[in-house]
Amino acid sequence: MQMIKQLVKQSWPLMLLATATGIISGFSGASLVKLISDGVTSQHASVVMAGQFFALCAVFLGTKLVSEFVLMSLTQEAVHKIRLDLSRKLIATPVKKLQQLGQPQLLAIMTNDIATLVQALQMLPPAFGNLVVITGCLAYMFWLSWQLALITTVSLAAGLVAYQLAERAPLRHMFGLREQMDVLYRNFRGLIEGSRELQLNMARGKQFVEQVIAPDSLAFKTLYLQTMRVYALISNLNNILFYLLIGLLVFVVPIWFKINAGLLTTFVLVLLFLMRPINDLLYAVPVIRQAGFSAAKIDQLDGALSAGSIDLNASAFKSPHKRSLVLKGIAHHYPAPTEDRQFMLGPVDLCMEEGEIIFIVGGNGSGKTTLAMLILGLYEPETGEISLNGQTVTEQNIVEYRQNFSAVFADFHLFEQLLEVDRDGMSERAMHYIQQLGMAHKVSITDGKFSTLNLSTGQRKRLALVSAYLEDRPIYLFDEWAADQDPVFKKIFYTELLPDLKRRGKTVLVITHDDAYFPCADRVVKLQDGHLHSITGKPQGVSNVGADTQTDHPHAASML
Ligand SMILES: Nc1ncnc2c1ncn2[C@@H]1O[C@H](COP(=O)(O)OP(=O)(O)OP(=O)(O)O)[C@@H](O)[C@H]1O
Repeated sequence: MQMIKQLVKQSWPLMLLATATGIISGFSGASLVKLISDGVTSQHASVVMAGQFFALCAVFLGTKLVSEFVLMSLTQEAVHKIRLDLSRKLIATPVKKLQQLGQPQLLAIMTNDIATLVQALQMLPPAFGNLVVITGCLAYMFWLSWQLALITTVSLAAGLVAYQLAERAPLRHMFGLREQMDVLYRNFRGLIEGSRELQLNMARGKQFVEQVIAPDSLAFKTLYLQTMRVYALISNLNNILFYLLIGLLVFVVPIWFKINAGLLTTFVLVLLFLMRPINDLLYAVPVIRQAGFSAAKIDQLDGALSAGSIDLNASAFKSPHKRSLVLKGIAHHYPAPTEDRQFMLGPVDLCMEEGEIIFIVGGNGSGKTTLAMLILGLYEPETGEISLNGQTVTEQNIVEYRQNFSAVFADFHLFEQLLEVDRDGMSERAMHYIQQLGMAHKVSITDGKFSTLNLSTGQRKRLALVSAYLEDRPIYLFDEWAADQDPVFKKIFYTELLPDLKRRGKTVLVITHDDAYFPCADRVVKLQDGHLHSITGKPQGVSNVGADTQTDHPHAASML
């Protein structure tokens, strides 16, 4: 895996330390076996031997621990780096691309695959230690008797080749297992997100569990058993191979050669000692294989995501003149091969100025949100261009361009943490806005976080508005913000918040269906089937707007 290779390259002194201590521990393990067999076979075990034995135990323990600790921190560092790297890349990847990759797949990789990789990486240090012990023991065996050691090595090698051949079939299933995991994640997402609907209609819930989840889960189980049964079988056959090898050495080989009984005992002792490290290694193989597929998925995602830096050129798009945001002939379509007619937005021409409030209106599916995504720079137009303060938006400056906006989407996400809480009394300002939006009895700011997010949708949307306000960006976009608000806050939003933003020179785009408040806009832009059909200027009589709603809110006159 690319990132792990890179880490090994960067941390080679530590790798060297881990390898050296691993090798020492392996040889001290093998020497322990030698000492034990010497002690067992010699008539007079000496005090020196006892001293050597305890000293070797200490060296074995110490070096094994150092080797495993170092490898453990290296592998965990690798995982930590992968997590951060993927997270950084995720926020730098175009939203469209993320939508194509799909939320369940992204979640499966960020959680399941990384966890599988962690599990395998945790096995690597002991696996490496075992490998060294096995090598040390084999070297000791060659030192004792090259003939017996050769028989042992050839038998072990034959076992290894047989293992690899037998492993081919389950290895093929392993790939299917990983793919099936994506299907399960998609189902679980439906189950969790649709839990209310499923509970209301138990027939549908039963159908979802029995006819969607059950067959997919069963397919996973069948494939898993097919795969792991073969692994269990070949691991146990390899175990038996060990006993067969011992039987060969004890009962068959002495028929051909004359072997010293002490030598044979030592060999058998070493072989019995080797059983555990070899078994552990075999047990680690399927986990490491699974991790191979997970690593491939992580690599695949890593390749699909954009390399991105979070450092921005703060001066980009700054201009001493009045702000202007211009859309010139921008168009966008969604590839939807299954639909009768593809939706096409545009070409759209629109010019927005500093201190201007523009309402974007239109029926469901007319393209309002799509247009908003284009304006925000979250979708890239297929044709036409966008310019801000006379500077054209390009692939190179689109990240800086986005930093001019603050948005509350219709399906907004409310972050618990506030940004830069300690800057310029941010916390106090946040509390001020919370109070003004009638939320002070419910929420406070603790340790730079909202004290609770367990609120109604409308209340959480008010907090999302507080976050947007604190960002203090030049251009604001609200997608159906007022839709979940009661009449009092609806009125405050249109008649006080928006004018306040306007006064502060912000450009404000509001996607809305509230025709009673259309007069609050400087311009109303109407979208119909992806086309801008009518643009109206500010109607007269703005001051009477929202007269249908009585405001008794105590702060209504002193908003923000
Ligand atoms: N991710 C997508 N993939 C394919 N088609 C999409 C996608 N998102 C939206 N569409 C299509 O684009 C059209 C415009 O959608 P959009 O969300 O922009 O409409 P809208 O005016 O915001 O609607 P609403 O008022 O219901 O929110 C719709 O016909 C929809 O089918």
